[in-house]
Amino acid sequence: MPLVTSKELFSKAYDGKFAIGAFNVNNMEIIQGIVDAAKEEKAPLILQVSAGARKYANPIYLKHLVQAAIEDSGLPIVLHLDHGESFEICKQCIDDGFTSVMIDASHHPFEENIAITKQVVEYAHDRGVVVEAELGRLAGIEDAVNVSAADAAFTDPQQAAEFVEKTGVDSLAIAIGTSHGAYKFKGEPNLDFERLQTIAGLLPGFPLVLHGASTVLPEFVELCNKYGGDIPGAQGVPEEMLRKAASMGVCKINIDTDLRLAMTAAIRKSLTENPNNFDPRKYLEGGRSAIKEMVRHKIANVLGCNNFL
Ligand SMILES: O=C(CO)COP(=O)(O)O
Ligand SMILES: O=C[C@H](O)COP(=O)(O)O
Ligand SMILES: [Zn+2]
Ligand SMILES: [Zn+2]
Repeated sequence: MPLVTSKELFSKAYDGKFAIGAFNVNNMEIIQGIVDAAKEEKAPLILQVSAGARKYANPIYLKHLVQAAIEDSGLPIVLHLDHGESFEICKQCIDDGFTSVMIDASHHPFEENIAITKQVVEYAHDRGVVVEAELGRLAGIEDAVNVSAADAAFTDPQQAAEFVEKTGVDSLAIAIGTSHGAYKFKGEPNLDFERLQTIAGLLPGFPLVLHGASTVLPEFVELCNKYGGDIPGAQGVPEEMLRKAASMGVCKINIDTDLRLAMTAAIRKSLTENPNNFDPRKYLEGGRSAIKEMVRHKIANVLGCNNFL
């Protein structure tokens, strides 16, 4: 099974009212935990690489780790660039064998976002690669961009329809109240489902993408805090809201923070409980297993892309 694009996956997800999980990858244990989970749940995967991940792990290592995951698992896997900030980085990834890229020009004015996205779409489509773009701004921290709550702006539905038509993009990330990181809501969690419904209504059959969609699972926050961590007040998107979004045209759900929390909680616990251990394999193994169980739960109970193959 080679790398695949998300075209067919999204069309099945759209019709079946479920979502494909897009998980951020940064090292071998994270990739293995996610892929082992998908293998057991018979689920397709989008493995996505941010600029930060490329800087941390070296792009060539990540690419070959994902190739190894495909060879080992036989799963349909999309290798996706997350939040590509320029045509140049998208081009680099396309030339390097990625099957999907995100151009995130959402911080530019509307017409400029269209022009940059269009340029990426033309280059990508000529090479059989699909493109995700973003319209509207999420609050929170993305790579080099820290968007304050005041600068965040929800996606305008009419603009979304115009954007898709003018760019020919394959999927679109929208802002309806989610944000990156572990602190998504101050009070009660709340997403603008009315806006989502309007956008989906104007773009029938078109796959939408939800960024900042981690649930910030309380069990992991509690474990982190119990074993020496200090992350009070963390809160994510409730699972019920993700299920609802998946039934309304959201075909790709992005998860990074939940991976980070699961791994950190397990490692903190292992190091605290085994003060004599200095073999990294012992605590990394715990981190990998925690990721695997968390991702299995997401796939089977939240995203609904299990038993897909
Ligand atoms: O959107 C994301 C990656 O692009 C990740 O979102 P979270 O921070 O909610 O996991
Ligand atoms: O969108 C943000 C992702 O969680 C990636 O985060 P990162 O830039 O720290 O790798
Ligand atoms: Zn963005
Ligand atoms: Zn994102």
